[in-house]
Amino acid sequence: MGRRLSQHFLRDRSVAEFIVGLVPGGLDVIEVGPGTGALTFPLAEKSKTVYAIELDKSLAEQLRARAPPNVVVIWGDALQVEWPKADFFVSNMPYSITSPLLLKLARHRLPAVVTVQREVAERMAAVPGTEEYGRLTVAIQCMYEVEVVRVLPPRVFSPPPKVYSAVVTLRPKAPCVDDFEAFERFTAKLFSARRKTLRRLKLAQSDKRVYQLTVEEIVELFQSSRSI
Ligand SMILES: C[S@@+](CC[C@H](N)C(=O)[O-])C[C@H]1O[C@@H](n2cnc3c(N)ncnc32)[C@H](O)[C@@H]1O
Repeated sequence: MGRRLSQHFLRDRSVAEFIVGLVPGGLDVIEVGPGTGALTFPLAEKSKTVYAIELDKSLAEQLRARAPPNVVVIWGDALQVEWPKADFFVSNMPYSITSPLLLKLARHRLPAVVTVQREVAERMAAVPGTEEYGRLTVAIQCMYEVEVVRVLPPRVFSPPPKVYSAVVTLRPKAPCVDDFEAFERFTAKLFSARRKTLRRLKLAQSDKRVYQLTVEEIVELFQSSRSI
């Protein structure tokens, strides 16, 4: 159960304060996976409303009983439930669902502060031509300016996860395409052949390989694939 739900609770108050300090005050905020409320309580103090989406029923009930009135606890799977209208997104993400959760976040294009495995943070911020650069990078960088602001050692969580984590800020920018979902399908297919050249894939007369393409070059390929 603990593994599937990725339950690692923040036990270092100064880290919670650091993360919540990155969230502007007075907003409606979605928090995914509030757990025992390490972020929820300080967030509630500075926010208009916190919509806390928690899958673990008993944690959701305990939080509902203890939280101040501006916290709305939603018991459910953050991938399945419709997100309430909000201005900002915060999550110490359940690591078992990081990628689909980040993709759902990108579709909403909410400004965000997320804690993810360090390796995922590296993929989000990656540059073309590296091992880390891939479908997730392109989806996130299509929508956001990405900044890895702090690396967290396992000991700040209880129980400690096996990996280091990182706090990442996501600032929305003009989307790189109009139809993000079609773009996502295109990049998923493209990166399934990440080491192939464009010539080999019959996409262009170029020996550049998929993982070497910038986001702008991928957008150009996407647009020309749609105009055929
Ligand atoms: C890494 S813990 C973070 C807990 C808390 N925010 C903290 O920092 O101490 C992840 C939380 O997400 C919850 N969770 C796991 N899968 C979820 C899902 N699909 N939807 C919503 N919450 C989920 C877990 O029950 C757990 O409370």
